[in-house]
Amino acid sequence: MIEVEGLVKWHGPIEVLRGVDLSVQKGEVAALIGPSGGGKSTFLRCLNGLEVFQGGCVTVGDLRLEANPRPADHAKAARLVRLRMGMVFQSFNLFAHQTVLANVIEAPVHVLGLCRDQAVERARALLDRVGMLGRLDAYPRQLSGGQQQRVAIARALAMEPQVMLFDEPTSALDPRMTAEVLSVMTDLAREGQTMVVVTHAMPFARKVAHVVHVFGEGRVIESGPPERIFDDPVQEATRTLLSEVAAA
Ligand SMILES: Nc1ncnc2c1ncn2[C@@H]1O[C@H](COP(=O)(O)OP(=O)(O)OP(=O)(O)O)[C@@H](O)[C@H]1O
Repeated sequence: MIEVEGLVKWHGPIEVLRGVDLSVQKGEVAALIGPSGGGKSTFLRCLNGLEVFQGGCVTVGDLRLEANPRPADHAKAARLVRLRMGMVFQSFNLFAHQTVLANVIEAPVHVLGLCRDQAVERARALLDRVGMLGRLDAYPRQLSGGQQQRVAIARALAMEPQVMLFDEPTSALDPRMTAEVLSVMTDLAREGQTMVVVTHAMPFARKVAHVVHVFGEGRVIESGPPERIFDDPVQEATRTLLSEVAAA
């Protein structure tokens, strides 16, 4: 479903991604782990065209993002890719001046052209699924971080994406709210949603991911099923990462 070949990304003078190859199959949950600054978030942003890159390519089904695109070509390709990918950020990014319901129906109405009634029906079903049906008229500032993140997940799902990207969705949350959000994500994974998750939540990666990719210094240094990565890592850098996480 997603094929990334030789992805190279520079931020000014820093080569943040140094030739990343990675593929994600339909229905797969891929966890991206690694030390801070290893390039995981940048990688995710290249996948859905939020960042342009200088080498390699990203293929999503029959769509392709190329290196060094002309701005107009990139805008067109990224718009199409983003229709297939929902993204959930660490900082929720809800529209502050809109209610929960308005947040979730915004894109289906204005981007997909759904009529309001259809969009509301879809939004209610999704908000029910994430346990937020009782807060349709609340504004983001009236919600906890965990509640906001669950609304953000419903908002992304409302576009019926083929792939969901999560960029450290629980790192701004306390343990109770983290558990609420991870439970929603676990249900999604069990329902067969294709997901790429940047996370520091190792128990979640171990329990839910099908494949774990370990990032380090702009490369994927090791990939494999969670049991292998967590119990028998091949790379010294992976062992160091896991022992640092365990000690934290
Ligand atoms: N917009 C930007 N401009 C300049 N440098 C950037 C930008 N975004 C990221 N970087 C740099 O790119 C490198 C990789 O950052 P990135 O956020 O992708 O890493 P990460 O693995 O997701 O880290 P973390 O786990 O801390 O979020 C870092 O050195 C960071 O400072």
